[in-house]
Amino acid sequence: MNRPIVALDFSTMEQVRAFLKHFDEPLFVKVGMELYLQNGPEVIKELRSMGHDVFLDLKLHDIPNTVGKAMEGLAALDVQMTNVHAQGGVAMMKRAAESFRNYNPDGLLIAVTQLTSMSEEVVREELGSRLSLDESVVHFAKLAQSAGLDGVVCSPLEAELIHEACGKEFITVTPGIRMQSDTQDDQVRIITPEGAKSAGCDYIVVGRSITRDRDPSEKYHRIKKEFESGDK
Ligand SMILES: O=C(O)c1cc(=O)[nH]c(=O)n1[C@@H]1O[C@H](COP(=O)(O)O)[C@@H](O)[C@H]1O
Repeated sequence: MNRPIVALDFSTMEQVRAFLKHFDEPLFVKVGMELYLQNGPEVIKELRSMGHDVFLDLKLHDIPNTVGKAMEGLAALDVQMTNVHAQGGVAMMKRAAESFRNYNPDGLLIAVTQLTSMSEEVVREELGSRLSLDESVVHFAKLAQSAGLDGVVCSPLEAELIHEACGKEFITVTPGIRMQSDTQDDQVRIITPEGAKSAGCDYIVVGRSITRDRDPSEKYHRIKKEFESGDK
């Protein structure tokens, strides 16, 4: 059973260190733009030296050559997982995969499909998609698979559809996790940890539900237990 991935959405390493003091076991943590862009690669080195596994979430999205070169630098950082935007297209994802695997053959490279903060209405009307949200998520998952990626980031609500379309080995990494008592914040497509497990999600990503709790370790273990108890 994969541990929940804890999103370290903080702006300083002091905040990260203070948060991690609540835990006495190595975690699988996610470093996103907020922390990485303000503190740089030292963040990854420090977290790795503390024994934590790292998902580096920078959602690269640019022309293939630029993403390929940028990925060479990221892959050398010894992270367990990183990502690109599937909307960058197959050529971009292939270049990213080539660079990533050269430096980090054991790591997981995944692609964001449609952000979990997006609704059907936004995807159709603002982004001008002729596909429904579900169809577009599956479409991007298939593109990512054809480019040789290991899986996708999606909402737990789409995990089953993706596994049907791409097979069980193709991993689903799912943010948008909330316990019944949590606030929804800016997430639109959400589900509980138990629901995520029942939907076949391989990894759940949890941020504010843990980081804003008065007892982050207790909340983390409650979420982990609930995820493990889902009926799949
Ligand atoms: O790539 C991601 O991790 C990601 C993709 C997505 O579609 N939705 C999404 O929420 N995320 C990230 O997952 C985390 C969710 O945080 P919380 O909403 O606080 O649990 C944030 O760090 C987001 O950047």
